[in-house]
Amino acid sequence: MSDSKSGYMSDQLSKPTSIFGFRLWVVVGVCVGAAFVLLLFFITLWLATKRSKNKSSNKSTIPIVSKEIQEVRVDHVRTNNHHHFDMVNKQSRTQIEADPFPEPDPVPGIERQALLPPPEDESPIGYHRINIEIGKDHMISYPERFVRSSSHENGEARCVDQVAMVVPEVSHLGWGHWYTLRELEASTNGFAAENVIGEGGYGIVYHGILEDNSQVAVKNLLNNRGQAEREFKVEVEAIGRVRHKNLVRLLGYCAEGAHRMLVYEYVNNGNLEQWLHGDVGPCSPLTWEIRMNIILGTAKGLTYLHEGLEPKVVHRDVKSSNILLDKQWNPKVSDFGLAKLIGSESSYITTRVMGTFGYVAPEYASTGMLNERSDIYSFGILIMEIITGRNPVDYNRPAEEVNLVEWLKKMVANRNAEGVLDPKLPQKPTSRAMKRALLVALRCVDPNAQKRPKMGHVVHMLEAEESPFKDDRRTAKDIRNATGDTTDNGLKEKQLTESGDYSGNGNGIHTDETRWRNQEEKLSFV
Ligand SMILES: Nc1ncnc2c1ncn2[C@@H]1O[C@H](COP(=O)(O)OP(=O)(O)OP(=O)(O)O)[C@@H](O)[C@H]1O
Repeated sequence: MSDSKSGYMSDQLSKPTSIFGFRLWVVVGVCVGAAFVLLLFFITLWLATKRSKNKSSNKSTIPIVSKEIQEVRVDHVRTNNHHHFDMVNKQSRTQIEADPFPEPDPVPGIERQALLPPPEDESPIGYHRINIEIGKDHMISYPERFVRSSSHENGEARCVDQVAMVVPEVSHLGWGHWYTLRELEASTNGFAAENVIGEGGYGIVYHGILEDNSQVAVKNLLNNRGQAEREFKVEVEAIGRVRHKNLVRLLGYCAEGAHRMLVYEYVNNGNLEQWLHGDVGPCSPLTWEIRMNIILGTAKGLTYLHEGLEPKVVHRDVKSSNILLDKQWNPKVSDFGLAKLIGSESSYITTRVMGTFGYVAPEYASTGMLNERSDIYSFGILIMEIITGRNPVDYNRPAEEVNLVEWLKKMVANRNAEGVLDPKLPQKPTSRAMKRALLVALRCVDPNAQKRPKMGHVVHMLEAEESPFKDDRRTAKDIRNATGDTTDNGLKEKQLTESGDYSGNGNGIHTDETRWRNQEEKLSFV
């Protein structure tokens, strides 16, 4: 019976059909195969749409930063209540390694959520501790608080960790505010294009208004093959604790995931480069007095970096676009991204010369030898730029005028010092004032780095009124006031010598007096 049934089936399947005379089993086989392929196709299509939907819902308004910047370590700490949370929180400020519940180091770059196994005890509040190495000897740490919400589905308890809020904390460095990404995003309208105030080699700068209505400048560091991370570390270390009225103050920072941002006080009147070389019409608003005030303020800021801190800070990129101005034309030196911390009396040899074309000291460019005297050279170029309104290197000028230093030296040698003045100056200065400024500039760009005056001495020379020597025997307090130092810096302040020379070495004000007097006399013949 079954034999006859199967014989009947195979007869039927072997019958030719009307489709090209194919047998029925061939047609059925092809149909089943086609249905299977179609099914596979639809499944792939569905998966692809689901993925792209996920991607677009995750899209943030923050500019993409490469994941090359990674957290160094994330510890998972469990705590039972707010009180405990605060306690551990305080503890971590002073004693980072005292982690009561240490976890093995995770693989860097793994998503934070994935680093957190479901806890055995169901405490409602916990935090992730994130440690980031800053420089050689420092580590900053901050806790990120999260709330666990439990959902019960099909009788099974599932634990979902949600980062509910990020609690800013004073860092291990003991200064500054740890801003959350959300906070900075809100302050800059989601990092809107309209909020962009500048763009440098290391990132975009946004104007932001914080919740308390204070204005800030937020520099979102791009990750340029590790350069952004280096800049972040250097900048945080170098100026984190520095307070000076002529230095742009770093208020805090944000380091969340791969994002690195620096938050500065906002300086509201653009940068010096814009005012010197921008379109200001035939008459510049920068009078001679304003220009001298900018030079003096900048010199005071640099003096503080070179001579008031230990280790000293060499800026490495002194130039007009790094001098920010407020509405009263007070200068503030910014952009310490290239700064180098150097122990006193020492130099640093670098294989990568950094800085800006036209401002870099010859010995630094040719040998990589870096100390504060390279900043002094750049400062001399800056004075020349301010007096003349010319760029340090300008290929739009005749060949003999392309290089500002060479041209200016030639003009002075040809007794045409007045010819170097910016034609946009509303009023010419007195001959004596002009010569003094020129002399300081020329001394700062001395090809022999050892002959350049120290920054504190430059301040002294610029401040001297009728006689540059009438007030040489100033006290340490006077110098401190003169440089506008409002103290409260974290780096150790140096002891000042009685003469007011920060350096305390033989190259002080008194030994230089005669040289300065002679030079000024020489210049008076020009
Ligand atoms: N604190 C601030 N307040 C107001 N404007 C700022 C502030 N910091 C920077 N800016 C503006 O953003 C611009 C870019 O600054 P940034 O320091 O990133 O680059 P830069 O110095 O111009 O270039 P680079 O870093 O490549 O040498 C500045 O020239 C300035 O106009």
